[in-house]
Amino acid sequence: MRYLTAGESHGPQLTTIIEGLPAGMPLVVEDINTELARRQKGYGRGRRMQIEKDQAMIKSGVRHGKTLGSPVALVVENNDWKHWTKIMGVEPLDEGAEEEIKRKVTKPRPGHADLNGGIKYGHRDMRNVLERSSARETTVRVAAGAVAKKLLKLLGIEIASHVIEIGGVKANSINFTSLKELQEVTEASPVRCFDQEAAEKMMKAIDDAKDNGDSIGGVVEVIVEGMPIGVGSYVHYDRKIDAKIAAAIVSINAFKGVEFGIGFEAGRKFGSEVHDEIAWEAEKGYYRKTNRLGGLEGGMTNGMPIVVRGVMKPIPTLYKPLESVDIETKEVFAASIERSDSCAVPAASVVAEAVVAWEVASAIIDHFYSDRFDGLKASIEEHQRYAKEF
Ligand SMILES: Cc1cc2nc3c(=O)[nH]c(=O)nc-3n(C[C@H](O)[C@H](O)[C@H](O)COP(=O)(O)O)c2cc1C
Ligand SMILES: C=C(O[C@@H]1CC(C(=O)O)=C[C@@H](OP(=O)(O)O)[C@H]1O)C(=O)O
Repeated sequence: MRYLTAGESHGPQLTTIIEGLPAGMPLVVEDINTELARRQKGYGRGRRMQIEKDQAMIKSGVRHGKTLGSPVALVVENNDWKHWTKIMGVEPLDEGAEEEIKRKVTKPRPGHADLNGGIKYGHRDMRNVLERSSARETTVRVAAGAVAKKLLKLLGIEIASHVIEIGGVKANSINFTSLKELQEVTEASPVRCFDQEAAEKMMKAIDDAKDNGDSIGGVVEVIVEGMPIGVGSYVHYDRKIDAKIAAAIVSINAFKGVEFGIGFEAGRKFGSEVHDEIAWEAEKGYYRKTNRLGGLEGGMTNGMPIVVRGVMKPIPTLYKPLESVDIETKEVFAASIERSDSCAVPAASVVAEAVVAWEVASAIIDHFYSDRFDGLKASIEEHQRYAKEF
């Protein structure tokens, strides 16, 4: 499967085209809108989220509630567009109008894409960079992820995400008994954290950062349960599923690192404390007694839950000014801004869930017969039977 996205943050709409879905898979627009609404929630976001009410439109590839096997095009319109039609219009500007539109961006923000993107494409109005580097684009990545999530759900594979750290405040009691419980508790938490005590402290940390004109980041965790064994590859680097998931996490705006299972802790322990012992039972088939490696060995799934974490740096746009250089005057200035999020870690955990769902669903489509949805389901069930007896 593959997908592309298009759209500027303050342009008319965001678009994604998804290709490679099996035909005959049930899909309705509510499957996507539920996920879009989850991404919009979350403590610490700026005023833009009050303007937008993200709703997808399915423009192709679905008929009477089922996929056709042809590309699925999804569109999400930007409500904010109506305030930006002059600044973001596609028609050439009338003479003198450039002066009139006084929103030219010549002051690059440290930590954002402005300066590097400006130099790369020759954009001396760095609005041309920020419009596309904005995490507004994650709206349609979540839309594509929602389609992947629907596919996984229909195949008995569940995925959930939660926030485990914000601004140095760590969640302690993350002993959930099932993914369902984790989902229910985190959906009700404004910071998408399972540990209610930590959640209060996280909100306070966000408030404090905001009051100081600053921003904070954090760590999110995604868990996938029910994966068949052997999805991915040990044969070639570009089919390794851990590598694909890692790339997907780090492709999210402001994500700077990724770890699986016990993660970087593995480098501080003995092999006997890291590797998961193998066991077999007639009912379960093969399983691991522990899951310190997060469900992945040799670039493939091992049937245990996939556990992946990503770290998000603090938001770059700050009310508290950091020094930068105006590209027109070359003078040093202290950046000032109109609006920004002070923390987007809760929203980003929904994005992380979406991109992981996409990678896992893609790997399944690559691995099994996938022209028809019923054929895909049967092929996975047959594989599960085979792996149990192996
Ligand atoms: C959900 C979400 C919301 C974000 N909101 C903002 C924001 O309001 N202001 C900002 O400067 N950066 C925001 N970012 C981060 C920037 O998009 C990101 O730092 C920028 O694209 C530069 O890319 P890099 O940090 O990956 O190097 C957000 C990121 C995510 C995932
Ligand atoms: C629009 C979204 O996030 C935006 C991501 C973003 C950035 O620089 O990444 C900057 C802000 O945009 P604006 O300047 O329009 O307020 C955020 O609101 C969204 O998540 O849907």
